[in-house]
Amino acid sequence: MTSYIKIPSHLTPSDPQGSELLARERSKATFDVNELTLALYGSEELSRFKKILKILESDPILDKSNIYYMGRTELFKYALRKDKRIIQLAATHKWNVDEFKIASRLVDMSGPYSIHQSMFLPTILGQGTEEQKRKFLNPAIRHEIIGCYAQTELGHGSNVQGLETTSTYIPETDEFEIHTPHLTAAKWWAGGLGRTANHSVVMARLITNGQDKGPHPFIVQIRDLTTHEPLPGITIGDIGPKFGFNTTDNGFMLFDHVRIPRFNMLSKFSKVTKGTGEYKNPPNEKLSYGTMVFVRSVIIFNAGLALARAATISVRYSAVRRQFVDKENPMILPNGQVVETAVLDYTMQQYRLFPVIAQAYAIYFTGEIITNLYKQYIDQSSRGDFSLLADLHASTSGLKSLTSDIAVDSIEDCRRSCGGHGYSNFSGFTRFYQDYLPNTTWEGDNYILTQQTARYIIHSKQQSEEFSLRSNESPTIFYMLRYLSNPSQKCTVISPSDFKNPEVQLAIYGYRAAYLIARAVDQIDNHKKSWNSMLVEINRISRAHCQYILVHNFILTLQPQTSDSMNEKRRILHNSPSLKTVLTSVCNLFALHTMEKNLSEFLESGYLSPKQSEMLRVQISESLNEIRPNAVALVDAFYLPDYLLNSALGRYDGKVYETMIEWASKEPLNGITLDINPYSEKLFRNDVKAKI
Ligand SMILES: CC/C=C\C/C=C\C/C=C\C/C=C\C/C=C\C/C=C\C=C\C(=O)SCCNC(=O)CCNC(=O)[C@H](O)C(C)(C)COP(=O)(O)OP(=O)(O)OC[C@H]1O[C@@H](n2cnc3c(N)ncnc32)[C@H](O)[C@@H]1OP(=O)(O)O
Ligand SMILES: Cc1cc2nc3c(=O)[nH]c(=O)nc-3n(C[C@H](O)[C@H](O)[C@H](O)COP(=O)(O)OP(=O)(O)OC[C@H]3O[C@@H](n4cnc5c(N)ncnc54)[C@H](O)[C@@H]3O)c2cc1C
Repeated sequence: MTSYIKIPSHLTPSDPQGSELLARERSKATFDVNELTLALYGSEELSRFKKILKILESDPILDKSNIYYMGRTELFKYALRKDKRIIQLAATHKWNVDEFKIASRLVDMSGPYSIHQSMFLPTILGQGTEEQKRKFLNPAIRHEIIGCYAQTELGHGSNVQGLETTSTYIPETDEFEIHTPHLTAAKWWAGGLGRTANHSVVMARLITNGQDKGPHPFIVQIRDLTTHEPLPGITIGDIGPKFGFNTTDNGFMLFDHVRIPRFNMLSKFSKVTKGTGEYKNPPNEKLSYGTMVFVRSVIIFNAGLALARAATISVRYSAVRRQFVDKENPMILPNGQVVETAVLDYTMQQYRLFPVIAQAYAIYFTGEIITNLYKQYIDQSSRGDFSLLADLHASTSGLKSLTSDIAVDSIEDCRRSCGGHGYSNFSGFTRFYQDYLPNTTWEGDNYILTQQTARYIIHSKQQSEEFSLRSNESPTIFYMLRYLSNPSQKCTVISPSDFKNPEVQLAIYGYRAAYLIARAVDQIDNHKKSWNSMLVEINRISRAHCQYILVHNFILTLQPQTSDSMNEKRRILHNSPSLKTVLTSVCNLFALHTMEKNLSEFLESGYLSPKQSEMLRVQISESLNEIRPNAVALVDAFYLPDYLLNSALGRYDGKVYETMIEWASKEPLNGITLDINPYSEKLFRNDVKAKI
């Protein structure tokens, strides 16, 4: 890339250099970073990751050095080019789905084909018959057709039952007629629809024999495969600039009585019979919402990765960044020189950043567990057993909401922890934050989703006689029985270190959740409170329940398991006392810091006393001290390469200042000759200064 300013090459940052500071941090670690990386990824995934990274880093089309200077149209073209390139590389190197996902994650830019891969393919896979898969899935996998997922409309997104687009069965021709009856029925937001897709999953109300059967998925070809023009009766466009996610062409679409064959209704679960139009009910009414359950489970896992990324940038930068000399405890170099203190040594910075490391690990482990639960559900449902669906829907809804909220808040906290440089695009936070942000809205607004979780739990409590039976089918709510059966118990903590006991932590979280649930049920059942009047409480219930799950899963991950049930990753962890020790500190910090952030609810439940809450704060400070020597190593273990981070602040080698000035010298604004005479008619001369 072109530099427009020549930077004097003899200047280096004042000592100590960033690389030296990070090396000192790394030498303090009490555990083997490579071992922890292996325990997170497993050897097979790690070696695939390294192999793919090497290919991407050296590919000129996937070079990221210019992207901070691009505007929307240029960025979109770049995104299309890189999407095409990944597909070509996948073919050349014969990548499977997992390898393709690794490459997409590393290239890290939503693009015109993103929703094809994340929603169009999974919808056909999950909702199509074998015949439909042959017709649509195979060409879609080969990218001969490109699809999008058009569910949301201008007037409705959350209320799926309120969608207005219709798909009416016409027995005479054995077709469906897709139609937009009102402006509010215009499809809106679908990623890839604006300029790219030639097919779409369209969620439309199925009308047959005059009866409205509610929203169902249909495959509709929307553009000509040769001219790429919208097909007759279909109006399509890009919805315009957005807060972020501008590398994807989110679109709108209107249908004017568009006919499609009956075959195009995705019919794995419900069908319309040829000629008679008879409707065959699905085994569970919500199976057509299956793609949302899948994507929510992915969002949970991705929240852990987003937190790991934010923590990596801010922790590394805070180890390099120095401000003021801490007079009581100065930073002294091996040569005896007193230097300014690394901002990572300020306890306030630790209190802001170390919990983010802990959140990343906590959510990563729950992400893995939810991914496995989803696989288990898919396995059971292929044999006609849908018993896990209600629990899976409840837990993915609440966890998607909680984890993406945590990630959004923490990314911004991490950005601010980088001071002024955090505001520069070179921090690596700007597009990352903007593109992450819609995770709190898409696939279900985070506040609305908590109602799904709370409703499931409240129903379970209301049916408490059969609750113990149902809890067998509901692996995520069995804990409540224990606390509901003994509501007057008190927390046993008598000294700060008692808070490190996992049993104590689970009891505190369990009582608080059970208390909130019991109180809400009392309000609804005995005081006839309306659902709407209870929405704030309902949100609290879902969060309390999901925080319990996160703590529970982290503790479970660290507990010894029978070797049969242990996979390679867990075996590495359990065979290494140093890994277990450091992750136990991380787990404690997650449990205790989350408790402190929600202290009023724990106190209100009566289970925790004000005296104990003081001890809690003492123990949190102790946990921060435990983590301090390992902070950089804990983020290094996430193994997020510079190629992904694209951050001057979070570089592995600590060369923050050298990179900041080098990247600034490439700002094209520095290459424009300006006429700053206010009386001159000429504003800019387009000639560019001599290139260096
Ligand atoms: C082959 C693969 C190759 C590569 C893969 C590559 C990448 C990986 C994949 C993913 C990447 C990850 C992230 C990014 C990807 C995509 C994001 C980008 C774009 C975003 C797209 C979108 O946003 S699409 C639109 C999404 N829209 C929504 O989420 C709408 C939200 N609203 C709803 O879901 C529902 O309407 C509601 C849940 C809010 C309310 O439901 P409703 O039916 O209207 O009414 P209720 O009366 O409340 O519910 C009735 C009962 O049904 C139960 N229920 C509801 N929903 C479900 C469900 N989904 N599953 C099961 N059960 C459900 C509900 O609990 C009620 O049950 P009762 O027992 O109480 O009756
Ligand atoms: C970047 C991006 C990409 C997207 N991609 C796609 C895509 O590819 N395909 C697609 O189909 N959709 C897509 N969407 C749409 C997305 O799924 C919806 O915007 C989302 O589900 C929220 O629905 P809504 O916009 O109708 O919000 P609304 O429901 O209108 O929410 C507005 C406010 O009302 C509140 N609210 C609404 N109902 C209730 C209630 N019952 N109780 C309490 N509060 C309530 C909400 O909490 C929120 O604060 C995308 C959205 C974005 C931002």
